Amino acid sequence: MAVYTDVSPAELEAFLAGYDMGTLTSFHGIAEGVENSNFLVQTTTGSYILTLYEKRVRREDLPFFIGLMRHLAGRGLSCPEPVARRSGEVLAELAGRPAAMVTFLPGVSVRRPTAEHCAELGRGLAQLHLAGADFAMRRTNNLSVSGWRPLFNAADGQADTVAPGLGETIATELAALEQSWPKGLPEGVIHADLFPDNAFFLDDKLSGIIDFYFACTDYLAYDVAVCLNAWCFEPDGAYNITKGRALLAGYEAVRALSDAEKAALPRLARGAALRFLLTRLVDWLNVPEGALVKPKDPLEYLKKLRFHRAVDNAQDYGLAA
Ligand SMILES: Nc1ncnc2c1ncn2[C@@H]1O[C@H](COP(=O)(O)OP(=O)(O)OP(=O)(O)O)[C@@H](O)[C@H]1O
Ligand SMILES: N[C@@H](CCO)C(=O)O
Repeated sequence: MAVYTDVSPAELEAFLAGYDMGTLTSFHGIAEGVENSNFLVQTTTGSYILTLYEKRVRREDLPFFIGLMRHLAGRGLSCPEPVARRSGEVLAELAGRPAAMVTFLPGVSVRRPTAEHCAELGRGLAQLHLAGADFAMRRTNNLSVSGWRPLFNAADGQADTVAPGLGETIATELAALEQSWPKGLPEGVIHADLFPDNAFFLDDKLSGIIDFYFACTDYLAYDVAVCLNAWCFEPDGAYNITKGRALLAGYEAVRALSDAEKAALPRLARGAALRFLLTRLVDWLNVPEGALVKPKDPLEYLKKLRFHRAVDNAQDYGLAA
């Protein structure tokens, strides 16, 4: 349940008086999501999402996230658009938290994506990359290769309590990727967490992309690798090459991958699998007492990592030769 901070109707009405968005008709907390507190707010002018930024989002990163959503929406990408207050500011404070209002996007996320959804997603991801090309701000990806060892250290030798031998597997993989992480690939704005719960569809067409709070500047092909991991595996752990082919063809219909990006894809996919394995492992080992949020399974990403270790050619993901 992602409402960590309560907001009273009176507080919200006073907050909304700073905007040109009519008067409050209803609001309620949104259960999905784990990072921030989100509310669906309805006013006489329409529907909006109010986000209160909780502690995992660093305050100094907020101008990047807000600026990026505004930039991408301005380039025609369907993503939440921050709404400015009468003062011109987008960030404000509510209930002791930094807060912003963004536009509501219609659509639903899909739990079991089909190849058609994967093709749509691939196109949308490439459009995001092109729309972000002239965004002036930068944000280092603190969850890329140099951030993985600190995460592993934070698991503090407890990996084997989750699965026997897991600590050794991660140590070996981490050392290998630190040695061989690709260099010099095309970079730009990446979403970095474009999982099925962050993409909306209407009539099986991609209608919106949300949750830009891991977005950063990194290799564009790394974002493709994150999506192959998140969209193209079946619940039993098998890679679905039909979905992979659809996602990659969708992406390349909008932005062609360079030879260097294609060659790097297996290694980027290993890195992406390790990144989610590590963050999930740390969360798994640190579930707060009484928490209502169910941690995500780290071992799902161990299986994916094993799959990628056996791949040495991007064609094995379904990339057109
Ligand atoms: N602009 C939007 N339009 C419509 N619904 C939205 C919008 N933004 C967020 N939501 C709803 O709120 C939920 C949580 O949003 P979001 O994923 O951004 O939260 P989070 O706490 O940052 O989550 P996560 O755990 O995925 O990092 C979404 O699943 C969606 O239902
Ligand atoms: N998408 C992440 C959760 C944080 O956004 C995961 O599945 O591990």
